[in-house]
Amino acid sequence: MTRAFLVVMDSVGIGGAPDAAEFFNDGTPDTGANTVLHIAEACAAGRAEDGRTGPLHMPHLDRLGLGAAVKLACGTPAPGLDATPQGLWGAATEISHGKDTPSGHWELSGRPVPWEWHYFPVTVPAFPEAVTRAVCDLAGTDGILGNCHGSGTVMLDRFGAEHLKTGWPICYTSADSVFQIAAHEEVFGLDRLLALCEGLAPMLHEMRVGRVIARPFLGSPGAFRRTPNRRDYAIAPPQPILTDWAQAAGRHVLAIGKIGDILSMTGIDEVRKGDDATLMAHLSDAIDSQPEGSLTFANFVEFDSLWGHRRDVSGYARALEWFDAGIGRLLPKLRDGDLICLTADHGNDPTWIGTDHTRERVPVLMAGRGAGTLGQIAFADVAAMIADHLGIPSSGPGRSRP
Ligand SMILES: O=P(O)(O)O[C@H]1O[C@H](CO)[C@@H](O)[C@H]1O
Ligand SMILES: [Mn+2]
Ligand SMILES: [Mn+2]
Repeated sequence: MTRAFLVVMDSVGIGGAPDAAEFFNDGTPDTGANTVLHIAEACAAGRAEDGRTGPLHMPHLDRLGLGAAVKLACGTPAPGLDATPQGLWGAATEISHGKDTPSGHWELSGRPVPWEWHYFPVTVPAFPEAVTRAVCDLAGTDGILGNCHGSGTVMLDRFGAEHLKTGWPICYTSADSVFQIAAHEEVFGLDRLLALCEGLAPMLHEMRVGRVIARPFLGSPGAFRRTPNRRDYAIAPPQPILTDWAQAAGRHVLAIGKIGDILSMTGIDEVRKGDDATLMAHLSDAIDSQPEGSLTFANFVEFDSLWGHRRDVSGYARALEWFDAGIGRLLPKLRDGDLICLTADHGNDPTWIGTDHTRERVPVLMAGRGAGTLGQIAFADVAAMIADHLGIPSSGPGRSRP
């Protein structure tokens, strides 16, 4: 028997997406966006010196093939990432018409998104009257705040104080198919916010809006901070996907981080959550204790939520270096027959204009399946390869290789 660990580094893209011109940040196409390359270039040029220093240091992922994958994806070598790969490595291209987390994860799980997402217009108000009314009815308020596109932390700066006065929920969206509601955990109430989002989700899913996201926060004006109690209410993915295949074959499926939310708990037996440091401990424990034949599917979100959307290059570089060191400690613990696959769901280039995700290819780095290159592959091939490794039947467009 064998085990598989599929680890998504949220937003760690490597550029080169052939359809990047069809995706935008503040009206500018994503052509040329490249999360890892641009961070590595900034580090090498001394432009990412906050809390860290020098060239981007990711020896473990680079040895698996990260630098080689960047070069394959976009044609440009990333400074500091020049190791000769010892893992099985490639660059994956997404076909779903979305550069968000569900699109990426579903396609990595074997199913490209089979429908067009609904996006809200870049207008004020951004939301149709019926949606605003539904929020007011569910929340018991006379109105909502925001009703526009925005970045979460900026939304708190703009509307947090008014929220404390009026009690009205702060509603906003982004370039993704999302409806986000920020509310103060103590003043508005966490349970009330979660009930509001859960109650609203069916209406928005009906409209093909991918997710309703609860964004609770604490603190007072000038010092608001978001809490880890974020909750995503996502449309159920097209099925069956990798987790269904594993469950149907009687395998234990462990979700680490927000995978359970992203997949609407499809095919998942057990969930472990926390901040990324806690998730690294969960992943370590999973390597120590998950049963033979099991699938562990993890998402590390802080690259994206703390640094990518905030366009913080030093912060993103620190997160990459922290993650690399953590994975470096886990790799020696893998047993014979274990496969670990490190990949990503989209890009979020912190050097780019705007605050939204960027359309990019992603790295696929594997240990436990020999050495060599996978070349250019599809997102869905990741699921097919994991299924192949676990020895379980798969379906959908993905193809196992080599
Ligand atoms: O700016 P914040 O609130 O972090 O929101 C971001 O998080 C959403 C979901 O990941 C994205 O669509 C983007 O809008
Ligand atoms: Mn994501
Ligand atoms: Mn994001």
